[in-house]
Amino acid sequence: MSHLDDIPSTPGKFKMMDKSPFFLHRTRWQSSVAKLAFWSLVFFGLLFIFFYRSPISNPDSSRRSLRTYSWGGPAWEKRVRSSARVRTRNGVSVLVTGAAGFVGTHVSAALKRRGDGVLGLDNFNDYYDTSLKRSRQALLERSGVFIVEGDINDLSLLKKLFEVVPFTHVMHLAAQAGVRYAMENPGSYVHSNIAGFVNLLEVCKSANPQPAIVWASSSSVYGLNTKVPFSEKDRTDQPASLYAATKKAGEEIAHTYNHIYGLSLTGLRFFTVYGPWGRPDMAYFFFTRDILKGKAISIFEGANHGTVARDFTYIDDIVKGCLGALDTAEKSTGSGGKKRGAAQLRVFNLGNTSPVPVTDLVSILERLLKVKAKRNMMKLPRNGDVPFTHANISSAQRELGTNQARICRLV
Ligand SMILES: O=C(O)[C@H]1O[C@H](OP(=O)(O)OP(=O)(O)OC[C@H]2O[C@@H](n3ccc(=O)[nH]c3=O)[C@H](O)[C@@H]2O)[C@H](O)[C@@H](O)[C@@H]1O
Repeated sequence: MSHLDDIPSTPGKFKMMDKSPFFLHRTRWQSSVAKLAFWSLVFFGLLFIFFYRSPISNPDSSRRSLRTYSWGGPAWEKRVRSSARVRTRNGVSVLVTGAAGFVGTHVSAALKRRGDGVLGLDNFNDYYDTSLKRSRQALLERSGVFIVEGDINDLSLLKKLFEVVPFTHVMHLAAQAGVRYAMENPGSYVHSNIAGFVNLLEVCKSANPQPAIVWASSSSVYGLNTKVPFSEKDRTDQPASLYAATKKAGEEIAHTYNHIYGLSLTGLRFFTVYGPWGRPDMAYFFFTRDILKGKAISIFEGANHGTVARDFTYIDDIVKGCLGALDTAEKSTGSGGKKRGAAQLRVFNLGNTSPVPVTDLVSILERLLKVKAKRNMMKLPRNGDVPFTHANISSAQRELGTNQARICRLV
C-alpha cells in the first residue's frame, strides 16, 4: 500500500501537480481525462486490494475470522476421530463440553483412563485466567484427549462433530459458572446456560443415533429453601440468582427435549465443588491467595451473625457421580428428530452431605497455610448468595452405583 502515500489527498495538491512542466502545454480537456484516468486507476486498484484481501473470497478464512475459532479440514477430523476412539470393550464415546474447565478436565481424564473415547469442546473464554485452561488442556493432551476450540452456540461446528463421530454420550459441562458474577454480566449466563444448551440439544435430537446426555445443574436451584437436607423432590422455584435461574431453566428445557424428542437426559446438581485445578473465582481459591498476601478477606454471615455454610464437595466424588450417571444412562429413544418411545429423565444431587461453615473453611486454610487471616465479617450481601446448602444424596447412592459420601473432606 506504500504507493498510496504518493497520491495527493486533496484536489488542491493535485492542481499543484498540473502546474508542473510536464503538464504545462496540455489542454484543459486533456488534463481532465488524465485526472479521470488516474483516479479510476486508484479506485479499481483499491477495489482489487479490498476483494483480494477480503475473507469473502475465501470461505474458510471468513469462517475463522468471524468466529475466531479454527476448525475443519482432514487433519482436524483425524484428530477428532482419534481422540473419540473407544479403546476398550463396552467403552463409550463421549463429547465433553467445557473440557478445559475444572470439572470437565477431571471427568475427561477419568474417562480416558478407563479406555472410553473422549473428545473435548471448549471456547476458552476469559471469565478467569485462560492460562489455567491452557494448562488443563496441555494435561489432557498428554493423555490423548483433544479439545476442539469452539462454542456450544456454534450450530455448524456441533453438527460437524456429530457427522465425524457418532457419539454415544454427551457430558455437558460447558456453562457460565459463578453465582455473584451474574449481576455483572447477565447476558453471559443466558448465552451459555440457556441458548448454548438449547443449541446442543437441537443437534443431539437430530443426531442419528441420538446420544444420552448428562449435564451439570447446580445446588443453587434450591435457592431460598429452608428445609434441609435438600432433596431432589423439594421445590426449586425460588432461585436467588440469575445463575440459579438459568440452571433451573436448563432442567425445564431438559424435560421438554426428553418429552418431545425422546432424549435421555440426566441433570447433576453439583454442590460447591473444590479440589486441584479448581476455579480461581471460588472462595477457597481467592481466600488462599489473599491470606498469603496479607489482604483482608470478607466472610459472609447470616442474619444475627448466623453461620453461612456450604456442602463443599471434593472433585473426585463429583467425577464418580458423573461417570456413574454416564454408565447408568439409558439410550435415547428417538432418531432423526422423532421420538420413538419414553426416554429416561433424571436429576441427582451430588454433594458431600455435611455442610462446613465458611468460618471453618478459613480456619482450615489458616492452619494449612500457617498464616492468620485478616477476617472482615460482613452481612451476606444480596448478590445471589444463599445462607447454606446441604445435599441429600441417597438417590445418587442408590441409582448411580456409587457411594460418594465422605470419601474426601476439606481436611
Ligand atoms: O454449588 C453450587 O451450586 C455453586 O457452587 C459455587 O458457588 P458458591 O457455593 O457460592 O461457592 P463460592 O463462591 O466458592 O463461595 C463459598 C462460600 O463462601 C462465601 N463467600 C464467598 C465470597 C466471599 O467474598 N466471602 C464469602 O464468605 C459464600 O457465601 C459461600 O458460602 C460455584 O461457584 C457455582 O458455580 C456452583 O454452581
